[in-house]
Amino acid sequence: MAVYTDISEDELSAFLGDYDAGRLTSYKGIAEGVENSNFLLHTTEGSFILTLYEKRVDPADLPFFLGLMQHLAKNGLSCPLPLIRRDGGMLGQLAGRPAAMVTFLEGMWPRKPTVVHCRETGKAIAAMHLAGEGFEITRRNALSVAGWRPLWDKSEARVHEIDATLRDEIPSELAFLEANWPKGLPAGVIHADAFPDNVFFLGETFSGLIDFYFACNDFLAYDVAICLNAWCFEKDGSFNLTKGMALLEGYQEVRPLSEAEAAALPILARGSALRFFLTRLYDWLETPPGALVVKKDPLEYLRKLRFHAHVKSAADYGL
Ligand SMILES: Nc1ncnc2c1ncn2[C@@H]1O[C@H](COP(=O)(O)OP(=O)(O)OP(=O)(O)O)[C@@H](O)[C@H]1O
Ligand SMILES: N[C@@H](CCO)C(=O)O
Repeated sequence: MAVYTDISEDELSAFLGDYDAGRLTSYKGIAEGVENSNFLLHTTEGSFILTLYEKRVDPADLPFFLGLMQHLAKNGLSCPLPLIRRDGGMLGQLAGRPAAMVTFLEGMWPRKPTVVHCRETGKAIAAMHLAGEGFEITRRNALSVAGWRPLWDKSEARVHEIDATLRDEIPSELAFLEANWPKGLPAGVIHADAFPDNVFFLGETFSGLIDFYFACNDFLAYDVAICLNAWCFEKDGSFNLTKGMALLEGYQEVRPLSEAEAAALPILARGSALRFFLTRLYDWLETPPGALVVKKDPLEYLRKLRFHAHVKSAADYGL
């Protein structure tokens, strides 16, 4: 579920009064998502998404996230556009939480990603990288290589609940990645969480990117590596080379990778697999039994990590 904070019709109507977005006709909570409370609103002017930012989002980051969506939309990327309030800002308060409204995006995320979805996602991520140029606010990636060891330290004592051999394997992965992490690759604003549930399509036609709440400044090729992990493995754990090829071709149609970026893909993909393993492991161990959120399987990312550790070059991903 992702409605942590309930709102009343009266509160919501008062909140809407701060916008030029019409009068409320109906609203409902959206069950999907785990980070924030989201509501779908219908007003006399159209449909909107209202997000109440919950405790995992640092309010200091909100100008970056909202400003980024505005910058990307202005530069032609299809993504939610934050609505401007009568006071000129994008952020308000509702039920004691920071809150913002964005435009509603038509489409659905693909439950069974196809080769075409992978190609379109490659193109969309490259388009986002280009559209992000010139965005003036920056946000460090707290979940890049320097952030992984502290995350591991929080879970290490209980990792045997999942697999006791990880006590040795993960520290040696961390040491390898810390010693070999690339330097000086082309950098910019990345999405950092472009999983299938954050990429909308109408059929197989890309309709928009959502959920920029992990976006940050980092190597552009790291975003490509995240997508290879999120889009190109099958349920049985095998890497689908045709999907990898399509995703990379789609990306390069819009923004060609440099030789250095291509050479770094295996280590970036390995690091990205460790990143999602570690956040999922933390959530797995910390989420109380009976909580309504669906926990994501850390072992899926452990298998991906092991796959990347044996990759020789980006040709193994279809480049
Ligand atoms: N602009 C939008 N247009 C249409 N639907 C949206 C929009 N923004 C969010 N949604 C819907 O709300 C759901 C949850 O949104 P989102 O993924 O941003 O939630 P979250 O809790 O912040 O994220 P996470 O995926 O990290 O748990 C989406 O799956 C989608 O159905
Ligand atoms: N996409 C992340 C969750 C954070 O949005 C994962 O699958 O682990």
